[in-house]
Amino acid sequence: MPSTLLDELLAEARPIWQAMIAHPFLHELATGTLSRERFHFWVQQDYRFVQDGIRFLGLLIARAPDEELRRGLLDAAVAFRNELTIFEEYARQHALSLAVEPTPICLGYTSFLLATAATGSLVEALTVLWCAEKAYYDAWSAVRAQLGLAPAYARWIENWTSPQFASWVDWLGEQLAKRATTPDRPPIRAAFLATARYEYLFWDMVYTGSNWPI
Ligand SMILES: Cc1ncc(CN)c(N)n1
Repeated sequence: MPSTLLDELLAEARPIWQAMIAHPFLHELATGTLSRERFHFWVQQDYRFVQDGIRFLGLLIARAPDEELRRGLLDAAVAFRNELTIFEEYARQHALSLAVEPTPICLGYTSFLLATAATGSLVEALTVLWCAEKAYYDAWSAVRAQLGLAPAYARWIENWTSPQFASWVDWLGEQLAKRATTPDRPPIRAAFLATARYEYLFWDMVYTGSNWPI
């Protein structure tokens, strides 16, 4: 599979990617105008997302056929664990409960992750992971370009824009590109587009407060 796979995936999803990075949630966060209520909703829901993300990684580690991939995925699990710690420390400081139910969109996204890890091909699952992490790298890099390491959000900005995180995302993309075959391409494209849409929807959900109507 030529290394253009990743570029092609990003090119096909460009409108979604641009809408995601320009989303009012991220724009207001980067300009210091985001309400605390919206930010706290993101903290609560992303915490739920990352909890299930660890289960997703556990399934993927079990399926990885070689040591190189297993170790790289294990690094991701440690990074996700660290994300939980950042949320927990913030929640403690702000007396914010993290014991919330996932919204329909959060539940839809995490169910999609777990279903892909359990029943999709390995490269589909790697696609979903690469898309989600690349989306966070790009979204938080755009925030950092405007805001720097502003104290209110420094730990998150640092976490998802660090050179280590950037090289891990690149490594994951290389793993995907080298393992994907030509027949894998259609399901990979579908997995990438669905994940990019969920990434957009997640920001939109925390901005609009979208939740179960009953
Ligand atoms: C929705 C979402 N996507 C990605 C990440 C980065 N692990 C996250 N914390 N949340």
